[in-house]
Amino acid sequence: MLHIDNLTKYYNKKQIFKDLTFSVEKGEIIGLVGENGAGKSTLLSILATLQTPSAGTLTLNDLSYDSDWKKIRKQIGYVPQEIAIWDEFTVRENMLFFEKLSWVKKNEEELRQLCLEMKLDQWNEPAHTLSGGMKRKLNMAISLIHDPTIILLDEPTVGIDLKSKKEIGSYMEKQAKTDEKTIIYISHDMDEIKSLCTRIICIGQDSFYKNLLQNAGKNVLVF
Ligand SMILES: Nc1ncnc2c1ncn2[C@@H]1O[C@H](COP(=O)(O)OP(=O)(O)OP(=O)(O)O)[C@@H](O)[C@H]1O
Repeated sequence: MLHIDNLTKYYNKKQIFKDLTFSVEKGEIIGLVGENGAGKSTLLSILATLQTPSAGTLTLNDLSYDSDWKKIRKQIGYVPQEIAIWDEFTVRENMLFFEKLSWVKKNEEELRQLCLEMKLDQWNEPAHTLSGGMKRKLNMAISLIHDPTIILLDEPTVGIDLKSKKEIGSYMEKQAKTDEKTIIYISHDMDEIKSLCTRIICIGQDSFYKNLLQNAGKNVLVF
């Protein structure tokens, strides 16, 4: 489904990563781990078509990132670390606003169900009154309005309580298992990574994460 071949990224002359080669199949949950500054967010934003690599090729469902990026973008749901919602709008108004920008149309009930599946039920509450965890859920729900086939999440569960973490985790599992979505997500929470991921990609020089996860019997690709 997603093929990454010899992907290399430099910022100016600084090499961030080199020759990443791996493939990801439908329905997989891939964890992206590594020390701070290893290049995880950079990789995710390249996969989201928001940055270009310095070398290497990428294809999604046989579409090339070089020539078909507009079509590829329609298949991608990207949730950056920063929460991007309208604070003064209610959850409902946020969902209706972003639905207007979406190429897949959904009615109000479908949008509400999307939030409820994530256990976000404050439909008529202004976003600024939501907890950090609920804001993250809203951020995620917005990025899924257009029914992406691949979901890229940059630390979706950072700084939120265990209950919300579990709810987001269950939602991700459902998306992968039932709806055959592919999920690639960054986390520093190794318990969560161990329990959710089918495979793990570890980037950076530090072997701490690699050893920890391999000792736990996980399938780890190291770059
Ligand atoms: N736009 C940019 N221009 C120059 N250097 C950048 C840019 N964005 C990121 N970097 C550098 O690239 C390296 C990788 O950054 P990145 O944010 O991808 O790492 P990360 O693994 O996601 O880190 P963290 O775990 O801290 O979020 C860092 O050294 C960072 O300073």
